[in-house]
Amino acid sequence: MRKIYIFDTTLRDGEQSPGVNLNTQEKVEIALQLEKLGVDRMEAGFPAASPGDLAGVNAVARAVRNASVIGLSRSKESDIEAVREALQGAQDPCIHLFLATSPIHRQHKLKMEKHQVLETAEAAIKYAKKYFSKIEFSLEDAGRTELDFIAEVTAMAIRAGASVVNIPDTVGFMTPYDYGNIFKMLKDTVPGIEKIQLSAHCHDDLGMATANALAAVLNGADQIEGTINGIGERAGNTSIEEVVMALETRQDFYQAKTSLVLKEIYRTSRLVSKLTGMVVPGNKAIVGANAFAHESGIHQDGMLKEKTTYEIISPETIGVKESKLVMGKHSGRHAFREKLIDLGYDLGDEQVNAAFAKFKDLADRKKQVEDEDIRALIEEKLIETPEIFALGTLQVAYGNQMTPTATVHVRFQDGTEVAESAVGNGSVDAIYNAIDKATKEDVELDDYSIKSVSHGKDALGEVHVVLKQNDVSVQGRGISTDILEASAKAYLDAVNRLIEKRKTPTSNRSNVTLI
Ligand SMILES: CC(=O)SCCNC(=O)CCNC(=O)[C@H](O)C(C)(C)COP(=O)(O)OP(=O)(O)OC[C@H]1O[C@@H](n2cnc3c(N)ncnc32)[C@H](O)[C@@H]1OP(=O)(O)O
Ligand SMILES: CC(C)C(=O)C(=O)O
Repeated sequence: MRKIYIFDTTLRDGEQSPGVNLNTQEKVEIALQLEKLGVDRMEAGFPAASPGDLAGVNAVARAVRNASVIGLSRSKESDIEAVREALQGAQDPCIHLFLATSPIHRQHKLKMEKHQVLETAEAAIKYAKKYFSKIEFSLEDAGRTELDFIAEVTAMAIRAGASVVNIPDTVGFMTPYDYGNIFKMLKDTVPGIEKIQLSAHCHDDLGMATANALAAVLNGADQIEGTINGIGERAGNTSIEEVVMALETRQDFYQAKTSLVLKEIYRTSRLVSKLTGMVVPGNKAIVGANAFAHESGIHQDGMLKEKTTYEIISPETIGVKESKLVMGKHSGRHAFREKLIDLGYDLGDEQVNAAFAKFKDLADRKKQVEDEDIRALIEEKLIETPEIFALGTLQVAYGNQMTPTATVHVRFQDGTEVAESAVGNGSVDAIYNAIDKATKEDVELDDYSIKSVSHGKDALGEVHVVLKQNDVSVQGRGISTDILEASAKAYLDAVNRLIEKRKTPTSNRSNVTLI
């Protein structure tokens, strides 16, 4: 199995993400985690960029013992001197020199002819050779460079003393086919190519950074450069976790392996996200919040029967505790029953079916149904209050310059329905006055409270009321994603309990005390 070296540039190219700025302490914290992750090489910054970056690279160089620490430099003596200063104290220092080679960059940016590019790069490598035994040379924008010029510059870099030659697809222009061919061509044609390592550095402008890096591996690349979570300039870089897990999962195909400590992947991703402020999208491969979450009933059923039906990587491999079955509108009975068992409910088939119907109803209204929602649904279901009055439709007219008015349709046990309207000193008061008219019960609202059962703006609201009639006091509870509906349901629930209690005055029915 061929070893692929991992060159992490989270602290350099990753830090080039717009809006990201890591201070020295943050760089060291990430560097130490990258060391635990087992990256072979880490680029800590661009020392010539600023005194702060030089200090950051130096702090990383002094802190890290088990990975080569690298500083980036233009092909310029003053930049090389900055890297020399920054890498003092490093266990295994390496300088990363670069110069653009593509016609676009030569003509418009560098204003250099081909021969000047060759001479400038050669002079820089030779200058750096005085201080560094390890030199990586990058042909910036190699992806848009003439193939024969890539070969010519690579041959020059080998002769001048580079130990790694990097072929960056700086603007993410390549397809896997084109990019793989560059590596194949270099391997087949450049004299002395076996003396150096070839490296791939891809950008994700067309969403192909991972695919291109893997094509490079298939065609002889020894090293992959990338960042954690794929952060970096513009659309970002190759995401290290994606390449590493692709190699690991499809060893049969790639016949190559890295020496990363896979169970540190998730922790590293979280740390980088926290310190850079770059949020990891939920659907991001490997480290996104949904990478091991299953929402649809058919998938959840498969997962419960055998995890490999829908998971090609087990979450524990990358340090995620476990897969998640997310309860939502696509979930099925198998997952729902499993969730109930997890939550400690041991229900018969009929109760499960009744609760499942309520759950589906809620799931239609709510993006994600949380454990607290399910608990609330089940407990509401278990408390058997006869529905003497049930809520039909509810309409409320509210404005801050008008008197709130509510129209409530109340259904009776025999299926008939009555509609009543009333005003009140608030929306809830108007609803309660309308319900009083419909039920003809003379009750007094003794207490009202509302709380959020779960999180987010579509959270379930749970309303508790206490109603009094003469010296009898009952509680009622209502749950809904709408607090006015929850209020109406709680009130009717209490009225139902009151009537039930009146019928059996000596009973100590659980419906009064269970809430
Ligand atoms: C593909 C990449 O990601 S490369 C890394 C990109 N990262 C960064 O640029 C971050 C750090 N950069 C910086 O802080 C600044 O750009 C500095 C300090 C390096 C240079 O700043 P300045 O001296 O003000 O120059 P400025 O950035 O405006 O222009 C770049 C100059 O470097 C030249 N240059 C660009 N690449 C190279 C190179 N590899 N070797 C030599 N010169 C180069 C440009 O042609 C330009 O030269 P000019 O002034 O003669 O036209
Ligand atoms: C410096 C080089 C490797 C680079 O970041 C790029 O070309 O994208």
